[in-house]
Amino acid sequence: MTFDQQLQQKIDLKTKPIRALGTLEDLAFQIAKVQQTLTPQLHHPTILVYAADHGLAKEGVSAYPQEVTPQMVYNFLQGGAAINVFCNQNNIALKIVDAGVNADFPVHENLISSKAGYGTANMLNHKAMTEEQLTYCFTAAEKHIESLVSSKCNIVGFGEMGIGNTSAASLIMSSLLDIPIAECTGRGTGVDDLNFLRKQQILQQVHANHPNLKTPREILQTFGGFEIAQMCGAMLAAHKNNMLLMIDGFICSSAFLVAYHINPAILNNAIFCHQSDEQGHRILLERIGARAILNLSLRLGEGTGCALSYPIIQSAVNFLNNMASFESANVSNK
Ligand SMILES: Cc1cc2ncn([C@H]3O[C@H](COP(=O)(O)O)[C@@H](O)[C@H]3O)c2cc1C
Ligand SMILES: O=C(O)c1cccnc1
Repeated sequence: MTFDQQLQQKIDLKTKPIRALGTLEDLAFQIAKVQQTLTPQLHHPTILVYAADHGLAKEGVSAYPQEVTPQMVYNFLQGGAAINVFCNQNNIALKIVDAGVNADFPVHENLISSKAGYGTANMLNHKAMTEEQLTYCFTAAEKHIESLVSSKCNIVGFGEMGIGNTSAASLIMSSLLDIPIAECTGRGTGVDDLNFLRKQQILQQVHANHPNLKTPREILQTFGGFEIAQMCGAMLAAHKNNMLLMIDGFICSSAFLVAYHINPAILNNAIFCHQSDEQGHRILLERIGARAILNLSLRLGEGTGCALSYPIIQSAVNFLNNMASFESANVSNK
């Protein structure tokens, strides 16, 4: 029997009708296959929240001002954000990464300083970042993952904070998947009808001002925020270390999309935690053949979808390891 057959048999012989644990069975199969063991384990779950500012925010593409990015970083460090609450609830370690916020922060045990700049350039007229900044993002992100590996973490979630970053995510998605901007653009933090129209027009303009982008790297350099670039680099590094990746909402998925175009095998390690209400996320997931665990109409980011779905991921591992089989429990199979 192949490993996959043994694993499927182990799942099928648990005391339940075939497929009765639905998505949990898929998760158990995926996790055991990544770890190449019939008894997978989750160690030191950690969420990295990448924060950065966006030059395009000056164009009024968000319902909130750019200052909210550093203010939310302080909130994360003080333990007051949604992601803090859900991580505490589920015993998930949380680290905040300053990937390029337009402010300086004091040293803090939960803050990783990884600044690629004080916000990206305004991509209406410039590439968001230089090649050097993109390279820095990838190199720095590898170090974040190395540090998690040395603390024996084998499952990492990604979250983000950056006013204006739904715009960056929409542009990346539209370019990589060749889908019109309008289908990839949502209301983000909740822009009203008039500003939603303006947001779409600005994004069309940005798109038109950067023709002939060829590689995923070039697309990331042109539209990406520093937080999106560092998430992308960290995802690639986490995959290289055979970790499980928890992917959050729309923005996190746009970083994943770039990583996937660089190395499609990363899909094997990725768990899509929730389907965001942000327009475009459903289509993005569909296009890569992914199904999210939760659909709670969230549109927050920060990694909240990862923190909320972690107990379900744990349940998948626990049923595989701890549930009785028909034989061990003396239950008739058929
Ligand atoms: C208080 C607050 C907390 C947040 N936490 C995450 N986001 C989310 O909203 C932002 C993206 O939406 P847009 O592209 O419309 O700016 C990101 O920072 C994202 O993480 C927040 C936004 C706000 C206002
Ligand atoms: O899905 C997301 O990641 C998202 C949606 C809206 C605002 N911030 C994040």
